[in-house]
Amino acid sequence: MNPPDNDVLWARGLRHTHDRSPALLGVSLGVREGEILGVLGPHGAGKTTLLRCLSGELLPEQGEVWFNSSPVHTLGATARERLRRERFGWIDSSPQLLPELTVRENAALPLLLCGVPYRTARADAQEWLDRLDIGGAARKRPGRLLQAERQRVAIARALVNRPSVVFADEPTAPLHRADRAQVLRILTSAARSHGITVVLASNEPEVVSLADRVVTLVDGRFTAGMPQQEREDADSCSASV
Ligand SMILES: Nc1ncnc2c1ncn2[C@@H]1O[C@H](COP(=O)(O)OP(=O)(O)OP(=O)(O)O)[C@@H](O)[C@H]1O
Repeated sequence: MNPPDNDVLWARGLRHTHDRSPALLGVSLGVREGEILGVLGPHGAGKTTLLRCLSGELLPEQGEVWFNSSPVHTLGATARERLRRERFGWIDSSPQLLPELTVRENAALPLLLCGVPYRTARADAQEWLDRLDIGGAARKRPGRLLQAERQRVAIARALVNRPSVVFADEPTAPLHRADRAQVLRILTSAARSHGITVVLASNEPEVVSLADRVVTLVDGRFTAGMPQQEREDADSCSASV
């Protein structure tokens, strides 16, 4: 079966174990272009493993991942790394910013790694920082910012090269309730206005409530919220392995 044309990401029959502990047990899904997909599930459900497989960071033991109708699971490590650098953005629960660089240099990093000239990268990074309301801190070092401000810089960095897909893994986990709502609004509205697809994983229903669609992962399998066709595909994949 080939991926549908309108799915930017498509996965079928993903299975993976970490140190003999099963993390994914036959997961299939499609993500439409520009969609914000919430992946909800308790701790240990396999959310991070799923996002790592979808982004090409981790090769699943079984199953297929396709991006824009091209296979990711058959690419070598270098090609997958390039795909992640050029087409994907990643936001973690704790913003991993480089302390020696300024906020603006941190936000510009994905562009610099893709060979964009320094001045252009700096200007683009400043634009995103301004959009995310953190432009005034551009010359500061990350250590001088609050956690919620650092997370906004991480969002700017994830969006600066206009990726096709942003993977956000518990992006609000370390934040206070008020900061959470604000960071989520910023992320989703920036993605929507630029047509960027987001896969947003969390164990909290309120975090994924801004998504267009929510799938629920429990013990490495999807449960409620999964379209019938995908559930049938997952079942047939699970049954066949
Ligand atoms: N690098 C690893 N080594 C060993 N086991 C791992 C590793 N990564 C994940 N696991 C295990 O795989 C299962 C799924 O983990 P995963 O991190 O994907 O779930 P999660 O839903 O993201 O959980 P959380 O919400 O706690 O981050 C868990 O049982 C976890 O302990």
